[in-house]
Amino acid sequence: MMLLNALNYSLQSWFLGYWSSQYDSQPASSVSVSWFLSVYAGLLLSSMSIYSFAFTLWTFGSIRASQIIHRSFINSIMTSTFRWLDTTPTSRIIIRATADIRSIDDSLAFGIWRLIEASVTMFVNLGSIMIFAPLFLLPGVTIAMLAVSFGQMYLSAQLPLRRLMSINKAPILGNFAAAVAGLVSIRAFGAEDMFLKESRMRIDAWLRPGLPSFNVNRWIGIRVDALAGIFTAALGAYLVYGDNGTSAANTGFSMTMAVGFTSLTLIWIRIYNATELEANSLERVRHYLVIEHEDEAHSECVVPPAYWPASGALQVKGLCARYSKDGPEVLHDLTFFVRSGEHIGIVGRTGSGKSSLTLALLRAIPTSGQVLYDGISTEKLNLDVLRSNITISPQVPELLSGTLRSNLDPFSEHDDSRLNDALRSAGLFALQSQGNQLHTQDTKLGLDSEIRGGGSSNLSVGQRQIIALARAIVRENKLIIFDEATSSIDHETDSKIQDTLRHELGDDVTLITVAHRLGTVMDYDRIMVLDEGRIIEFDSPKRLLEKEGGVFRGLVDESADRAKLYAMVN
Ligand SMILES: Nc1ncnc2c1ncn2[C@@H]1O[C@H](COP(=O)(O)OP(=O)(O)OP(=O)(O)O)[C@@H](O)[C@H]1O
Repeated sequence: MMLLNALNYSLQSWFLGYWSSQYDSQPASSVSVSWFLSVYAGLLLSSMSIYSFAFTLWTFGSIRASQIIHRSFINSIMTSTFRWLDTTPTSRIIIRATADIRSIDDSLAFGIWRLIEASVTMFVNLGSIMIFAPLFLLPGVTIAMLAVSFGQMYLSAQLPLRRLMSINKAPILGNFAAAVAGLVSIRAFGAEDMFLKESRMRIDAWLRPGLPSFNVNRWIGIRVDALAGIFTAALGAYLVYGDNGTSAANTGFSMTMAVGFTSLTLIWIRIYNATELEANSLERVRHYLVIEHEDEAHSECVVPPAYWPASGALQVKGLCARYSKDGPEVLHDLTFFVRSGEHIGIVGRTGSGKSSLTLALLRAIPTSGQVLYDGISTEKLNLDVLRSNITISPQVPELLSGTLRSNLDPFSEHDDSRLNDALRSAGLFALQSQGNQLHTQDTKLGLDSEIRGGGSSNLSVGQRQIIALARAIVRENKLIIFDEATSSIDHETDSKIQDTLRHELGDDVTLITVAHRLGTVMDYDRIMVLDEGRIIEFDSPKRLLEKEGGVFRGLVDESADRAKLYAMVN
């Protein structure tokens, strides 16, 4: 359609010349103005229709393409491994999802349109010149080749400059985001100047390639304009003074085409350059499509029966885990069995693999060995199914910005009374009625309370843990993994949470608690002691305390609450 349109445009110019030449050969009164005007209007109308139709088609096509690219990009990020998310700066993902996606949506799609349009028009213009001045094929091609070689030099300088500008943008945002997140610490330590200086340095690095980029533009502008001037002047001289019998109308037509051709040369190089730069965005987004993904994140694999899981029994055989496929093993050959409804405490020194074990059960890190949850091997289970049937509450639970209701029940599956029951069971109302408002700015937390900044802006860690606990109760999963928060949670809240865990969970709900305070798990059914990724003890607290030289007994003996801990067991 663009070719048709360019031909039509060329025909219009020629037709005007043809019309005017009629007055040379016949009296003005015998030239039918209305006929010429109608034909010319017809040409204009068809040109407008073709262009509009083509542009509409292009616009809808590019929107569709953008949607597909955006969807693939978001899917890819959402199904990437935890490891990839850990090691990729968030600011980089944000730049991809905003600036790069915007380029693809807008500038790239439009750039490709303009590039095709300019290329086709130049091709038709040159072809039109050749009809009346075939001799000019050679100089035309020579000039085009010269312009292309200038263009290549220009691009090899301009592309890295623009790329530098684009690469240097993410660090500015990264520094800014870090500064905003750490504002309190920056002020407390009087480090404003340091951050300001760093920020200015990063802004300078971003802007520095700007001037050379502008100069490189001038460089190509002068050269291509000079070439265009030489070509048009030579063609004009040839048509006017050369002995070639071309009529005035056709000379005018050729000159119009020549001016069109040469003025497009520089524009073409600029569009090409801009489009290639925008295409970098596509390239960058494409890189994020081929990142590490979680195994069978999308596949249907094994679909368990509807009643599954009917119990919280967990059988683990030879479980090994590592954080990346080629990284060192952090869990070695763990084998154990947990009966449905048992409460298991996991203890061990820092770095012993407690959190890694919880991640391995959710298949959040690469594992080998077998984990049977209510008799079904989780290895081949669809990840969504597996994870929606296990509740994990990390040390600092993640909440979503929105209402408390949307956090407890993101898919609106339960009514308010159920949600309020869960909050009551989790101990929130009891705490509040004791006048313990913790750090909330609202008077009391309820289902409609606003959670800001993922909870970090207006909730204490204790409150977030209670909400996470209520969420676990709402989900009614048979396996709950609870990573106990350490010093950030007060004793009163902690004992409330432990109380709930003891009494509110059903008899068939298995609870695995990663304990940092031994007191938390002293009345649990069994304690697993981990050391360097291996189980070294796994028994009831009573028996572990009786074991001479036992590691758990050693931990209890080292503790300041020793007497209290012994009393709890006895
Ligand atoms: N994101 C990670 N990438 C690579 N290795 C990790 C990562 N997180 C933990 N590890 C390694 O895994 C091993 C076990 O760590 P893990 O976090 O499971 O210990 P932990 O017992 O939970 O410690 P803590 O009590 O401090 O939370 C450690 O050797 C640690 O270096």
